[in-house]
Order: sequence, then C-alpha cells, then structure tokens
Amino acid sequence: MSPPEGTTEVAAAPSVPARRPEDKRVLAMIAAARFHGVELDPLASNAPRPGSEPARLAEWARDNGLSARAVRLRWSHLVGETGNGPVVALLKDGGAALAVGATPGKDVVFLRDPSAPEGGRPVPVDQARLEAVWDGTTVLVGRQRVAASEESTFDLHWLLRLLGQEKGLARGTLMAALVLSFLALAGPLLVMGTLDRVLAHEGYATLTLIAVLFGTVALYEAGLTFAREHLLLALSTRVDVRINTFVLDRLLRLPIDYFERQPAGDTTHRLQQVWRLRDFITGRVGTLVLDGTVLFFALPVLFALNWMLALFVLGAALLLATIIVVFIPSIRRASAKALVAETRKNGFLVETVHGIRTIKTLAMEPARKAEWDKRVADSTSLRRSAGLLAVWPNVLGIPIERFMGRGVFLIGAYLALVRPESIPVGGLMAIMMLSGRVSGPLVTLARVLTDLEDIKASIHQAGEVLNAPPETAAGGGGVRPRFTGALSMDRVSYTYPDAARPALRELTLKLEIGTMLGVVGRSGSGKSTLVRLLQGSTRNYSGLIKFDDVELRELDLGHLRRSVGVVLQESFLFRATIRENILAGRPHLTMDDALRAARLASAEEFIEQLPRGYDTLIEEGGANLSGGQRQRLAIARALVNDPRILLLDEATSALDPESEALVNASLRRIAAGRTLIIVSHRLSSLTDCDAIAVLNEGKLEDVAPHATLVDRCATYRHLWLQQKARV
Ligand SMILES: Nc1ncnc2c1ncn2[C@@H]1O[C@H](COP(=O)(O)OP(=O)(O)OP(=O)(O)O)[C@@H](O)[C@H]1O
Repeated sequence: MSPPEGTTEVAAAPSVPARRPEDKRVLAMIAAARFHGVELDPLASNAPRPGSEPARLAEWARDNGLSARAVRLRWSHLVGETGNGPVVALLKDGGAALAVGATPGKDVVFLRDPSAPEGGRPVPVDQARLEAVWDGTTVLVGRQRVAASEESTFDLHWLLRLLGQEKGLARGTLMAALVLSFLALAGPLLVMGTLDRVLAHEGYATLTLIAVLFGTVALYEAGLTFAREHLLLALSTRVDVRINTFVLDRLLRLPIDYFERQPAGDTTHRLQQVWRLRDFITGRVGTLVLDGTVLFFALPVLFALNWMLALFVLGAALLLATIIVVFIPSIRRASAKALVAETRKNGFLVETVHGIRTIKTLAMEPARKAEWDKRVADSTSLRRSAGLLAVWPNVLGIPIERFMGRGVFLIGAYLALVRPESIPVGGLMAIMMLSGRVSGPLVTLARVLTDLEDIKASIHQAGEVLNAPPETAAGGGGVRPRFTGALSMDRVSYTYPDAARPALRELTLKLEIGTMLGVVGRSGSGKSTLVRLLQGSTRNYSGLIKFDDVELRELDLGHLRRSVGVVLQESFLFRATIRENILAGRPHLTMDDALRAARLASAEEFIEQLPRGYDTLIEEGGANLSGGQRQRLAIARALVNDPRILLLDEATSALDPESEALVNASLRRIAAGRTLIIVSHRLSSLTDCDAIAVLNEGKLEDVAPHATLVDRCATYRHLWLQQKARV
C-alpha cells in the first residue's frame, strides 16, 4: 500500500532566524569558506569573536575541515593567490576585503566587500591604493588535501616508502655502518701484519705502530658504534610513530559495517601483525643492512688475499642460499595456515570475553571450553609444523657455516704447506677472520629470508584490515553546509551487500524543520537501516537523501556526523568522567555545553547526586550506572553540540518504564527547534509525535499522526492493538 497523497510531507515548525554577524573579518572568512563548499557558522561556540587575530580566523577554518593559514603577503603573491579562490585580506582598520581576481597585467586586483550582497560587483584597486589600507596580513583558505596515507596501500612497498621518508637518518646510519665495516678490516689486516712482518723480521718498531693503530681503531669503533646505534634508534622510533599513526588513522576510517562483519578479536589480532612487522624491519632487517655493509669491503680483500679460498667462501654462501630457496615455498604455506588458526583462536577468546554474560546465563562453559581446546590444538599443531619446517634451513646451514670458517682454514693451511708462496701465515689468519665476517651477514640473510615468509603472511593479514575500503574515501572533502533541520528522502532504496531483498524500497519522505517523527514497523522492516543511511554509514543507496538542499553523498562525512546527533539502544560509554563522556573529546565545547546538554536530557539531577558530580569516573561500558542513566548520558552526549537533527534508534527500548517516562518527558523539550526521528517498538512513546512513519518490508506504508494512523493504517492499528492488549 502506498502512502496517501501528500502525507509524505511532514509539518514544519517556525524556524529561528540566525543573527547576522557584523564583523567584516568573520564575514570574509565565511565567504571564502563558502567558495570551497564549507559553511562556517558564526554562531557556533568555536567561532572567533569580532576583531579576532588572523591566526584565530585560520584556526576556525581549519576546525571546519579547510586548510587555512595566516600569512603576510606581498602584492605580487596576493595577485597570484587570487587564482585559487577568494583571498581574505585583513585591513589595517580591523576590517577585511576579499581579493577575488586580478587583471592579466597583474597591476590591479578586484576586491569585494564581504558585507555587500553576494552578487555585488568587485572593485578594481591598484597596488598603491591597496597598500595604503593593507599591510600584507592575509588569511589563505583552501580545501584540505586528502592525506597521502588515505590512498596508499599497506604492503611491503609502503614500508619501504616509509623508510624512504627518513632518508636523512637512514643515510647517516648507513654511513656510520660503512665506516665501521671498513674499520672492521683493520683487525684481520693488523693481525696479518703482526704475523708476517713483526714475528718474521723481529720488527719492534712495527709492533709499536700496530699497537697504536689497534688502540686508535678501537676508539674510533667505539665512537662510531655509539653514533650508529643512536641513529638506528632514532630511525626505528620515527618508523614506529609513523606506523602507529597510520594504523589508528586507517582503523578509524573503516565503515561501521566493517566492524559488524568482522569479529573484534580477528581485527585486533590482524593489527597486532603490524608490530611483528615493525620489529622485523627495525630489528632483523636493520641488522642485516648494517652488518651486510661488511661484505662490501671484506669480499674484495678476501679475493685479493687468495682467490681460491675466496671462491670456497662464496661457494658455501651460495649453497646456503640454495637451501633457503628450496625450503621457502613450504615454509610460506605452513606459516600462513598457522597464522589463520592463531587468528581464529584469538577471535574466539575475545568473543568469549565480550559474551561472558550470555555464556554464563546459558551455562555454555563446557561447550566453549571444548571449542577452545579444538582451536588451541589446531593452532599449536600448525605452528609446530611450521616451526619445524623453518628449523631445517638453519640446521642444514650449520655445517656449511662451519666449513666457511674452519674448513677454509684447513684448506688454506694445506695450501700454505704445499705452496708457501701462495699464502703467508698472516694472510691465512686474516682470511679465517674475514670469512667469519662474511658468513655472519649471510646467515642473517638466510634468517631474514625465512622470516620474510612469515612477515609476508603478517602483511597480508594486517593488510586485510588496513586496506579495507575506508568510508571516507568517498566521504572526505565533501561540502559542509550549515544544517537547519530540514530533511527529505526521495525514492530511497537500499539493499545490503549479499542480501536477496532490499531493506528499504522507494522511500519518499519530507521533514520540515522542527518535526518530531516517529518510525515504527515490524522487526526487519528497515527502521535501523533508515537510521544508518541518515548517518552516512553507506552511500550505495539509490534515490536522494537531502539535508536542506544538499544531497548526503556530497556532504563531508565527519561534518554530517557532527551535525546529526544519534542515540542507539546500547550506548557505549568510555572509561572517563561524566563530563568527558558528554563532551566526547570535542575541543571547542565547554563545561557550560555539558551542563546545558545534561539538563536537556534530564540527566542533571542524577549527575548532581553522584558524590563527585560531573567528575565521577564511569567504569568501562558504564557498569556503575543504571540503564536509564546511561541512556540519558548518551542523549546528553548527542545533544552537546546542539545538532539540528537528532536520531533515536530504540533509545528507550531497554529502559524500565520509569526511566522511559523520564526520557520521553524530556523529548518535547529536546525537540524545540530540532528535527527528531524516533525509532521505537513501543508505540505508546510515539503518540506525541507530529507524525509517525509506518514501514512495512522496507516500504513506507503510511505517515500521519497517531490518531489518523489508528483509523486508516492496518499495520499500525494491528501493532497498536497488540501492545494495548499486552498492557
Ligand atoms: N548488515 C546487514 N547485512 C544484510 N542484511 C541486513 C543487515 N542489517 C539488516 N539487514 C536486513 O535488512 C532488513 C532490515 O533490517 P533493519 O535492521 O533495518 O530492520 P529493523 O526494522 O530495524 O528491525 P528491528 O526492529 O528488528 O531492529 C532485514 O531484512 C535485515 O535482515
């Protein structure tokens, strides 16, 4: 049944006209921001006072999602900047002008008076006239560029790029390592000198020289090692900070339905893989790169001392590499399987913690234990197999490693016996010492390569969270108009991904400012879906949803969510004080805002009765408050920045009748000057609404006040009689 003609339009309440600010600086900022699609609200609590400093004006624009800077410009720069949109020129008398263009010869700019009507003609002004009233103070306003991290994919290349961003530090560390590696040659070469020159020719002077050299090199080595470690630590700290920032940034950008689809334990476990990656990069790979520099110097010297022995060393290294290459594919498969099993196990544990109340209520402990044992067994046996496989290349590598040291020495000794001229004793000692230096980095390389497979699996796992499409990819950088409370939906349909039937079908509804609309319908009729769409949880609907005249898809997502207050059935309260929970980290809000919101939500009385009032610490999830108190706090939190639109999705359904009556009583006060959409199963709490929309299998069956619906809408009458019978 389609709604009767004209009933989709819901009555309006008279709107309050906004005060117009007189300050030209503020007006100029509003005009410049409007050019970039952002509506600055001069009446908002974070708006600058008249006559504010340039930096404060720029901060205001930045708070509203623009990029803005207070700068001092010369005439030539001002002319150039007019190509990027209006420039706010702050005048010496405390006023402002908008520079909106320039002549091609760049000798005249066009200025607009910000208090003049928008269609007013700009005035041409030359350099001398402008500089008489303007000392260069300017605010540049522009759209915020999308952060690079928002677009980049989390993978090995991303990590390498990350290291690339720390070029200076990386270069310094590498230089220190190269010099250290060069100095590392000093030991073997000086031993060679001692054996061949001092002992053979009783050269006391040479011995003294060698001793001095040993001492000097040791001092240099100590200093450089300090520098290298210092730089390496700075590098790894920076990388750590960047990875941390990236992870939370990405996590917060994921759409809500991602978290609904993925178990929380699974997501956290996947993210933990990032830290393994961090340890790998800053630990093992760092060591490899730094120790690997030794090869640059040691290999040429080895060849110069004796090419045959050098070839033995290299041959052994190649054998090591082959062993690793042979084992890699099976290790990769085994570690991926082990990681999946580990993730499943962790997910189960987190789910158990979250669902402990239900588990205990239903006496599910034995079943949970049995399932846990199974998952533990799976994960440990897979980890064991993967671990055993990974041991093999290391085990097989040991004899080769020994050969590189002791074997090569024995061959060298044989060569020295049969052909003494081919290698002196000192040279043999040097070769043995150097081959140890060559084998060290090569063994680390082998370890890195085996780890790499694990790490790739970790990158893949973490990437599944970090590379999931962020909701802001579509929603960031949109327009930020001022909401008045008018809202319309035109033929809105939505089908969940993988769902067979649409959750909403051709919904058309128009709400005027200040309307209080109830939404009812049987379970699964699409009520919550409607609330989700209005929050911008998904933009893949068909039809149009307009706030005033702006389509939801054009809006900046953050702005939309700040402008529309939402209270859900289960409101999550943070472990923080009541005041912090109400203000919810919004920096421009004050204690006065918290008090006003608490009063409006009828929460003031109970808060004041608490021993520490607004400073009372709320336990995690609000465990030390009653359901009704939690909900009233959630309503206060939603109201604190005075949104023009408030959505309540079953916000009172879980409350006892007394708390529900308290909340309902405050709704009329809350509704003043605000558009309210209240989804509720309890029809009795909606009888006061201006209109009630009845949904049926995703369709709008009717919309009218309670009395009319009881008369003419079969679904509503049925629901109403059912509930009355229960009372
Ligand atoms: N995340 C989802 N994925 C797929 N289908 C969904 C999802 N959420 C809801 N649905 C389906 O969409 C339809 C509308 O669901 P919605 O939650 O909007 O109904 P509702 O009227 O709020 O129900 P209730 O009163 O039980 O909360 C239902 O058929 C539901 O099965």
